[in-house]
Amino acid sequence: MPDVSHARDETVADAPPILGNVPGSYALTVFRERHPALIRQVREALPYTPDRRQALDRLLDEVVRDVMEPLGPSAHDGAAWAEWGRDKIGRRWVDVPFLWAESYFYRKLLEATGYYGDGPWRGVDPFGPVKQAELTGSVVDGELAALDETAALPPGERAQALLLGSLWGNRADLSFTLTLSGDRERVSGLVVDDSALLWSLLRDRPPGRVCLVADNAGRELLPDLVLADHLLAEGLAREVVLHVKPAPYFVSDATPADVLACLRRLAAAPGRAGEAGARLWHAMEEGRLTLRAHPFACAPLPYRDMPDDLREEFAAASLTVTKGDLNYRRLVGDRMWPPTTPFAAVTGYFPGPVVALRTLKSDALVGVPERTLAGLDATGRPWRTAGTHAMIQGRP
Ligand SMILES: O=P(O)(O)OC[C@@]1(O)O[C@H](CO)[C@@H](O)[C@@H]1O
Repeated sequence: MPDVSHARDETVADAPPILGNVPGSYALTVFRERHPALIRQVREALPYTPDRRQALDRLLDEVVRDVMEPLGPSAHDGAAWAEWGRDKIGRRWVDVPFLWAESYFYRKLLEATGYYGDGPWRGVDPFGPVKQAELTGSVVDGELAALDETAALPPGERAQALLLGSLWGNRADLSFTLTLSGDRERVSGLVVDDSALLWSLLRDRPPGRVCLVADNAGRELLPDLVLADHLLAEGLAREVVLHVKPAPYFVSDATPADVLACLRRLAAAPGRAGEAGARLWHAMEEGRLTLRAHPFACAPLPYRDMPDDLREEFAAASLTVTKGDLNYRRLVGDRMWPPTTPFAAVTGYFPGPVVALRTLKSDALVGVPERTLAGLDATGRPWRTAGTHAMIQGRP
C-alpha cells in the first residue's frame, strides 16, 4: 500500500530512499572519499590534544571499516540517537539512508572532537578555521563590493539579482568543495525557475513573517542576509526568521555564531553592503530579524517528520524559503523520485507556502519537465550532482 499521507494536489507513492551502497553513485563517494578527507582536515585544523586525536583516528577507522558504532554512554542526546538508529547502528554506513548516515557522521565527528564533552574542546567549532578563512578572505570583499552595482538596477531587476545572489551563494559549500578541485562552471539557465511564484507570494499579500531556512555560513549566508534586508526594507516581509543549525554540521552550515560573524562582516563593509549590515543590525535589535536554532535542524530526518512546534512555526509564516541541497533533500525526503514527480505532491505535507533555492549537489530531484531532463541528460555531464546547475522551486 503506497504511503500517500503527505500528498497534496495529487497522490504519489513513496520512492525508495537514496542509499550509499550503489556502485558509482554520488552518495558512495561521500562515504568513501569525502568523510575520510574531512576527518583528516579537522585533525589538522586545530591543535587537538592526544585524546581528541585518538578519537578522530577511531572515527576514521570506523568510517574505513564501514560499520556504524553507537555514541558513547555520556552523549547528552544518546537516547534520541539510539532510538533513531535502532535498526541502523551496527550496520554499514552505506546500507542505511544516505541522509541518516551523513547526519550521524557529523554527530560522531562532534563527539570525537569533544564538542559536547566536559573538557576544553567543549563548544569549539571544528570547522571554525575553514569558515573563518573564507569569511575574512578577499573573495568576500569583492562579492560585497559587487552589491553597489545592483543599486543602479530597476527595482524588479535588483530584487531578482539579490535572489539569484542568494541562490548561487549555495555553491560556496565547504563540504562539497573538499573533494573537488578547480573552478566549476556555473550554468546560468535555471533547471526550474519558480521565482515569479516567490515574488507573487511576497508581493500580492500584506507583509508577513518569512522563514528563511539558511544553509551555509560565509559566502552563502552573506547574500542570504542581503536578501533578508531587501525583504524587510521593501516591506515584503514584516519579520524575517532565520533558521540556522544549533551546532556545527555539514562543515559550513551556519550556526548562531556564524550569523553574528557575518553580520559584523557586513556592517563593517563599505558601500551598500555596510548599509544593509547596519539595517539588519537594527532589525535584530528590534526583533524584526530573529534567529532560531531548533534541534531538529541537525536531526537525521526529513521535514515530513518535523516536530509540532516547528510545524506551527512554518504554518504561521507567509512564506518559507529553504536554502541549499541538504534542505532540499530533507524537503523531498531524500528519495529516488522519478524527477518528473510534481514538487507540490511531494511537499504537500509542508505547513504553508515553500520555495527551495538550491544548487544541485545530490541525486534528489523532483518537478523537472521531461524536455528539460532530456536536454540536460543529453549533455552527458553530471548535472544533477556537480553543483553547476541551480533551481528555484516552490508551491503556494
Ligand atoms: O546543503 P548544501 O550545503 O547545499 O550541500 C550539502 C552537500 O554538499 O552535502 C551532501 C554531501 O555531503 C550533499 O548532499 C550536498 O551536496
